[in-house]
Amino acid sequence: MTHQNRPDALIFRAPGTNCDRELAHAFERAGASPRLVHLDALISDPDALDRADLIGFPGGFSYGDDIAAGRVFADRLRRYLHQPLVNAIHRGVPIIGICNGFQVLVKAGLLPDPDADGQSVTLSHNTSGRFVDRWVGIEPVANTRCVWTQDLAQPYDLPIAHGEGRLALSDNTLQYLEANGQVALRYAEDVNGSAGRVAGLCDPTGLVLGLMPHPERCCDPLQHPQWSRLGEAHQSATPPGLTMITNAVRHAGMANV
Ligand SMILES: NC(=O)CC[C@H](N)C(=O)O
Repeated sequence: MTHQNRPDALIFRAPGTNCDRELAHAFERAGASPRLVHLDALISDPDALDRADLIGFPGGFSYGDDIAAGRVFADRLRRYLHQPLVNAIHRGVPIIGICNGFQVLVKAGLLPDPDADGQSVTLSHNTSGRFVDRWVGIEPVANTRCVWTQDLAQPYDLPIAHGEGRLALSDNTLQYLEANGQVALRYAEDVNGSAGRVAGLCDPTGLVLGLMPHPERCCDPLQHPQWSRLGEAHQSATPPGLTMITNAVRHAGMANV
């Protein structure tokens, strides 16, 4: 914990990360104290992870999306930081991977199950073959264990911006994840060819969330492109991105009392 009892939110940076400051702003707004740390610095001092109350993997084009989006970052995590990250989850630390961060978490084998061996799902090129950048409808999933998406019972909108967001996995794995409450959110329509229209997955503890939409870009009512038409109710409601991040910050705060 940092001063003033604001949970410490550690945000990973790497070459090509570009949503780290927006995520820091969102954590700040939700009551945490963010710090941006370069992957290389954490590789030389993995103990820095032990001081984190929350961990974020932001969006971007890490290592230029070379080989595949998130692949180089994920391989470095798997090789140098796997155990400290698994220890953090066992300590009850909420972790979020947004867009490129989601690609990193699945390719590092931290989602859908950090305690399983290797990678069981992937995120690949959108079926359209094109980068998609727009706001989309999201359907809440009633039985999810996800700590981050609790209290989001009504459909809501979030922005997406990705070229490699198609979740690919076997039918058996999808059925298992659905039954086990690990599907955290679903697109209202097919936007990228993802199996089961899945937009986000969590681990069996519900602490680790990976999602292609960007909650950190939906923490103020004015960020919604239709804000002026949606009226007073929209402007006085807590935006869904802020709800997600606040849920995790509260969880981290309670775990530290
Ligand atoms: N916004 C992002 O994080 C983009 C992720 C990745 N570079 C992609 O295009 O799929």
